[in-house]
Amino acid sequence: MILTNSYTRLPERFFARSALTPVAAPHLIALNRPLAEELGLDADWLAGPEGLAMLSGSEMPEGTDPVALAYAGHQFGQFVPQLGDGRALLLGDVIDRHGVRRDVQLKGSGPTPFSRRGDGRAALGPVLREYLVSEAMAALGVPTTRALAAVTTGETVLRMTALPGAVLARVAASHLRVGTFQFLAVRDDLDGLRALTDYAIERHYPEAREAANPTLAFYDAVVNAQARLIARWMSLGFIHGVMNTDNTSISGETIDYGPCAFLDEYDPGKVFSSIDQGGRYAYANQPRIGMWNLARLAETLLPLIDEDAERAVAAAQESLSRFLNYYENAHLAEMCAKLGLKTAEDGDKELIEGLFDLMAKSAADFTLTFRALSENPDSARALFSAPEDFEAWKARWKARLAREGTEDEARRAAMRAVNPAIIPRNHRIEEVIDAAVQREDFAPFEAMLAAVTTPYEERPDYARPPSPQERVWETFCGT
Ligand SMILES: Nc1ncnc2c1ncn2[C@@H]1O[C@H](COP(=O)(O)OP(=O)(O)OP(=O)(O)O)[C@@H](O)[C@H]1O
Ligand SMILES: [Mg+2]
Repeated sequence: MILTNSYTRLPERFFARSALTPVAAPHLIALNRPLAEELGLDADWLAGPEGLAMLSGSEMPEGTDPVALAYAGHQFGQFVPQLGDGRALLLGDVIDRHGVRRDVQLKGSGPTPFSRRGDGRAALGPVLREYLVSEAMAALGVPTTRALAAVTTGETVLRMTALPGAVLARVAASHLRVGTFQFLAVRDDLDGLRALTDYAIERHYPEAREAANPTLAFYDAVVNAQARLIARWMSLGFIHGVMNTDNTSISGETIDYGPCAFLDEYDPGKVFSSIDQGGRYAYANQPRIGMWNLARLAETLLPLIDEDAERAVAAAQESLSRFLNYYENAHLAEMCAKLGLKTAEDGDKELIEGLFDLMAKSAADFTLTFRALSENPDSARALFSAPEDFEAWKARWKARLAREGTEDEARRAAMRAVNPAIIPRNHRIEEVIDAAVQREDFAPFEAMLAAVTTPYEERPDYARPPSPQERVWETFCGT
């Protein structure tokens, strides 16, 4: 099996070739056969010895030309001019069954020229977390990188303690990040930026080529894609946790499931990540941070937007100012659908905010609230600390529903199709990781994967929020 690598057509300063680091005893713990099929890859080959050698980063099939990509990035607001794939290796790309080019990358496959002080490795826990959450997101219809396979290495990686090592094979629409553009901009590499922009347009937004100003049209398309992505996260209670510009993808996919988590009880200020001390990436801050990241992308594109600096800034600002519009429209549409409304009308925003206010006051479980409203609104009452306030809100909602006049059963079915019963709850992820790390027991991982990839089906065991003893307060990058 040979993967092509379209990045190697770009100037050499975008990437670095890197020696492979064979691992001691690779063992396949998960293979996503439906995804392999979608990509036109031979799943049986992937599961065999040559496949395993490739998936563990030990040995590549003849003709493969893997590279580590260069990028920079703002991490928690601080600019770092050189990051890059320090523990990832882009094996190459394939054209999938829909004619779309997709990247296949290993994460945790050993040091590269961009490793700085890191060991280039990943621990099993974060690999399982990324596998579960990215596949759950895909099943929930959220643009996301995918998990193709996970392999244990038979080696330990040293974090706080010695942990089993693993490698994730990840698939993405591309691995271009806002930070990829920043890497070139900070080096005043205008030719590089032009080549990169052309590549990104070609790959993700070909319609921008026809625009009067293709760079501006490209920028606007990224703004739109990110706004819609973040609206989707917000509608599910997803907290990315590390929305640095190097974790902001140009294609509009969710990338880097480091310290991510889903809300249990609704709290707009919620932060899980142990490294997010200031709450920069708290749940409710995500749209604002998305816009901030896109402003950083605009800065890199200015010289390509217009030779005249002032005109370039004005055009980019106008485009960026549309973010809020894109976001609010997408968010309103998502929330209306969650409440069983087919169209949005004046007053819906207040109706939605009214519900969130009550949820915040009661620390109501995000996922259960919407699922209960989809099934039997009376059962939602128990989630609220002031049932009479909920009843008052419900009366407003019912009056609004009556105006639309959809038949009740049809509306409930539509709501059940957008309000998941199952999200990958943090306490369950921790259980899965514990079983795998402590006992080499992967059965809980497999069971949870099956549950989170059929998120609209009732499964009380996975739907249940954590008890006070089970609650997980913090997630760790745990690189
Ligand atoms: N163990 C490690 N060894 C070397 N470099 C690392 C390691 N962990 C993280 N890095 C590097 O630190 C930077 C920031 O890491 P971050 O956690 O955002 O990315 P990541 O999780 O490794 O990968 P991705 O964004 O591709 O999902 C990246 O340049 C990354 O390659
Ligand atoms: Mg990252």
